[in-house]
Amino acid sequence: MASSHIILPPDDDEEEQRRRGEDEDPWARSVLPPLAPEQAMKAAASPFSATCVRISRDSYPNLRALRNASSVSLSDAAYVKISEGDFGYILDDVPHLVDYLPDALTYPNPLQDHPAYSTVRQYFVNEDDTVPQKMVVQKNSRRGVHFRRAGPRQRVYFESDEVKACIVTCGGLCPGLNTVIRELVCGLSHMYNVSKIYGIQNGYKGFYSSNYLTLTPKSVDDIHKRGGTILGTSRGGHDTKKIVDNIQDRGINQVYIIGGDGTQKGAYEIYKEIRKRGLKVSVAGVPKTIDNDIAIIDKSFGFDTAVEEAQRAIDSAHVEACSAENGIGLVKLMGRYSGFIAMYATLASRDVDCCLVPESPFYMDGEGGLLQYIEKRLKENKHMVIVVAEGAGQDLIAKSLSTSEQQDASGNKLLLDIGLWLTHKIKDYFKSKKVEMTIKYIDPTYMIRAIPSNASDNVYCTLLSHSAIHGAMAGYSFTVGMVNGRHAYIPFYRVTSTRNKVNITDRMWARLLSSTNQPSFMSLEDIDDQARETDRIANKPPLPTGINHRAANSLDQSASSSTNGEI
Ligand SMILES: Nc1ncnc2c1ncn2[C@@H]1O[C@H](COP(=O)(O)OP(=O)(O)OP(=O)(O)O)[C@@H](O)[C@H]1O
Ligand SMILES: O=P(O)(O)OC[C@H]1O[C@](O)(CO)[C@@H](O)[C@@H]1O
Ligand SMILES: [Mg+2]
Repeated sequence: MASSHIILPPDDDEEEQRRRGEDEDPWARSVLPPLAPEQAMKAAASPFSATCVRISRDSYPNLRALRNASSVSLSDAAYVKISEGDFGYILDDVPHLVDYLPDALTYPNPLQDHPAYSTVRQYFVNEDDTVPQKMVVQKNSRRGVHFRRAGPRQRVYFESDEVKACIVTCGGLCPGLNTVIRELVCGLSHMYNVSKIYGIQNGYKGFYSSNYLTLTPKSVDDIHKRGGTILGTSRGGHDTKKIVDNIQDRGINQVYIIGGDGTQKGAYEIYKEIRKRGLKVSVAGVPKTIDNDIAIIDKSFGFDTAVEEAQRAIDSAHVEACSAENGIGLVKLMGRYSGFIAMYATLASRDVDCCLVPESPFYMDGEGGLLQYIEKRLKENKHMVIVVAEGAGQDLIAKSLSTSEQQDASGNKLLLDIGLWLTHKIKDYFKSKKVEMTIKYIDPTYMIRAIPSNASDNVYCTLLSHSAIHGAMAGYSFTVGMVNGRHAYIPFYRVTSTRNKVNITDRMWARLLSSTNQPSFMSLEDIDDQARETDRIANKPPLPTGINHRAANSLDQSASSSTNGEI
């Protein structure tokens, strides 16, 4: 299968576009800096070739759809590497060293002589293996978008003693950071005999402002039992030029970057600069976010641990609520733009009567509002538990407090305390009605993200780290992640161009509503609007006017607008 950096619409498509008076699509014409002719010949002969192909009229709508779905910007388009196969198969590939270093040498993978791994039949991944982005298909579905499967390759692009690897952690804390650091160090050392591994201190700024720490399997031996990150982390401080200057000066050739959406954007910038300078360096992103808001991947590491720990806070809130007359327990959980922790913690607990997330707007007063629901629930049950994600209801607080928006060092909006605000609002409401009640507000957010990862997250972190190492050794640059249960190498632009959000028009949110019995706070028109928006992002054809989401769903039982694995 040929792969392509250059995506050109077929001539007749252009003709047709012109006839129809449509603008030419500039994205389709974007090109990478051209290789010299003899380099292009070599690159074309490589299995990771960066050759120019013309794509068929059939697949062009697919590529356009891919672009629309993932909001690829024009500047990103130059780095997009897409190829097509039969029946609408598309490979959204990750960059490789030979894209710009066609003379790069390969070596046999040292794992073939490793006493543990050499016994495994078919240990190496077939170079053509890919992982589908969408699992649920119908008989006549196109095969759709795929990502390159992660795993060890038969040949690698680095000799063991040539590797100089570094690891950095950025953004907020998350359970499992230390496990990933440990497994990167131990994996590089034990699987690939790499001995030069460095830790960058306190996030991106540590590349140019701190000493690099030497990491060995011994020095990281028991760090997975501790929360936080032994390397330190920070927000802000990303200076691409200074970072790459230091990578270049110190001869680093594998960069492992652990962090959330902002961090992966930073990793992409670093990759682009490395490529511009023609350096033989692999960049491997390991996505980290307690909010589980990274696009494409099934789930981020530490998320299970966070949901489990949140149960302890919800249990305490329940005990407090049950032990008072008209008792309310209110728990705030993390989730800046995405309410996954709140949703899963609610679904797991079964004691929660109301869950508020940023994706589902709500209102306080009047018919169908939150206060009316609380009053009703207290009448029925004499107690209630509310879980609120920190990003929920920010518009309501901003309106009532009229504060100016503030940002952290990375440019993220600083949130106002929804838990505290709700506590006051609820108290005031019952006071005005002369109803006795007690509310206890629990904010366990930093306690949740500071703990070590649980057993299942530890295994997940280990596998992610190993996949990252195999990919970097094989010369790829990517974000690693699990897609439909399989590890894959995902292009940076795919994980940074959208954010994973709770889909309030899919079955998971419906399950939550039916378990809490809370109102949806939405009109049927709102629900249709949300569904249309979700379908637009998922690049599904718009519903015909006059057909609402519920009607369409009953026509098409298999319809799923979920971004990550609705069951
Ligand atoms: N668009 C960007 N380009 C380059 N670097 C960025 C970009 N956005 C953020 N960064 C850098 O990435 C690092 C982490 O970003 P941020 O603080 O937003 O955390 P995050 O990785 O998104 O993790 P979290 O899940 O905690 O939000 C910071 O050092 C920041 O400077
Ligand atoms: O207080 P900090 O360290 O900026 O982190 C808070 C943010 O970090 C996150 O946990 C994401 O990592 C968000 O949920 C939260 O808003
Ligand atoms: Mg972020």
